[in-house]
Amino acid sequence: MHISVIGTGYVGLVTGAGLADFGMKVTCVDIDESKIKRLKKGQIPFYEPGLDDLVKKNLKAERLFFTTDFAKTVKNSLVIFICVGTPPLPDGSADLSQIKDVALRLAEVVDEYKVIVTKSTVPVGTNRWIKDLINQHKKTDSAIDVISNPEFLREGNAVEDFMHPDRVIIGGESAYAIAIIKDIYRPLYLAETPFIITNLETAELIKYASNAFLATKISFINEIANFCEKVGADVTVVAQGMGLDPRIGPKFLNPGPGFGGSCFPKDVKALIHQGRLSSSPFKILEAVLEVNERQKRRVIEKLESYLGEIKNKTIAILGLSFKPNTSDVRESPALVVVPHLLEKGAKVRVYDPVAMEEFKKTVGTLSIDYANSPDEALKSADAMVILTEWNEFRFLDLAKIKKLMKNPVLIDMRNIYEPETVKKLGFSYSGVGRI
Ligand SMILES: NC(=O)C1=CN([C@@H]2O[C@H](COP(=O)(O)OP(=O)(O)OC[C@H]3O[C@@H](n4cnc5c(N)ncnc54)[C@H](O)[C@@H]3O)[C@@H](O)[C@H]2O)C=CC1
Ligand SMILES: O=C(O)[C@H]1O[C@H](OP(=O)(O)OP(=O)(O)OC[C@H]2O[C@@H](n3ccc(=O)[nH]c3=O)[C@H](O)[C@@H]2O)[C@H](O)[C@@H](O)[C@@H]1O
Repeated sequence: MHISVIGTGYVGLVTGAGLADFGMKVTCVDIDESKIKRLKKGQIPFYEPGLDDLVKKNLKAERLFFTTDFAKTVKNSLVIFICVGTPPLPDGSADLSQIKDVALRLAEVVDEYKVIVTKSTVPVGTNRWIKDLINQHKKTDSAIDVISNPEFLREGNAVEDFMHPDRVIIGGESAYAIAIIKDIYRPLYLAETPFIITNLETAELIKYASNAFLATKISFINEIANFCEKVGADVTVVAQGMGLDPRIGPKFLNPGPGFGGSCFPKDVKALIHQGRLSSSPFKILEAVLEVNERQKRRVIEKLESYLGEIKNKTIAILGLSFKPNTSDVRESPALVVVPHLLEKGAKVRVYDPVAMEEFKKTVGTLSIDYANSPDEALKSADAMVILTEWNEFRFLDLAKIKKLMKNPVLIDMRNIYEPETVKKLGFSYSGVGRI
């Protein structure tokens, strides 16, 4: 069976390479010519552990192909996975222009039965709209079916998540199309991965409800952490104690500088927007976003509590990506913290093992020093702030760093150090939710 994957972002590339690895012939299409040129040589445009090898292996096996030729690829495929972006618009709603563009291009070229599968995260009702749009504009009377098959991979762990998902969600109306998609995922089915077969709207909402719930868990623990600081409790032990209750679970209870990334903020906003339109407001989710914005600014409060005025102080920021093992800086807390420090007149030095280029591209001409190592960032600094829990930050030689820094202040927004150990070395230390 030949498959097309439209869009070569995280989801498109992992889906394309993953399905090729299941034994399918997969062609990935993008409108970005330079990206496709590089992908043909096996060059991945972002950092994602394991993806490089998976793409190269399947390119070599001639199961995975890259092209900009949309029409030819779609004509040769029975199944088309839509994996384009659905970024937020200023009002919080999802921008469906990439989806609409793909649907209209599909309408131009479908000339026999096709199964159109939406992997992009799209508001409830979008798959039905896609089907209507294609049917209204198609040039032949060939039938199409539309399937909602949301993706749950995490950046930094994307290949593993695709190959071993917790569940596969298939929403649709045609038993025939559902059977085709189930067959594509046969290796997962055989590995006893739970499959949920449901209608389009339910499948679409499972995705939003999952991301919104996880974001809620994070804002909840961030508020508990802030309270811990007031009353002298240790949030890491509170979270451990809560997490042992299987109804709560231990995961996603790590406080930090606020959640970021291309999905939680945008998906929570989009669900809030859709709730408002449907007169079914999501009060909890509005608070989740508000708490998250406040959390990003906690860094500044902590710095001011140690340094007084930040003006002319040198602040070393370790970690720019929104989480470790990715070069993605979309909605990263660093994008709020760094400009805020600059506004307050601080000198900012930053270091990240892989996200410096992306950060530079995103912030443009801000006056920031980009260091080549943690030591270079920390030399003569008045404070260090850990924003991302990269493994290399867990094993810093703090005794040496204390001598390098002008002022040994450590603001550990990921709680990767033990407060007592760090304080014994002579640092002023502040984690999140433990003093
Ligand atoms: N990034 C992630 O970890 C996850 C993302 N998602 C969802 O998956 C979708 C895609 O996300 P990303 O992969 O991060 O997207 P992205 O924005 O990084 O990449 C989208 C790609 O689609 C291409 N594209 C746009 N219009 C096109 C067209 N008409 N024809 C062909 N290619 C076109 C763009 O050039 C770009 O390469 C979004 O809806 C997102 O919410 C879901 C789960 C995880
Ligand atoms: O829809 C999506 O795109 C994806 O969104 C998230 O994946 P991702 O954004 O890659 O990263 P996460 O590991 O979920 O982390 C998101 C943010 O929450 C923060 N976080 C996470 C967990 C935690 O305990 N505390 C915390 O602050 C992270 O630092 C990061 O900024 C979901 O985990 C995926 O299941 C989903 O497919």
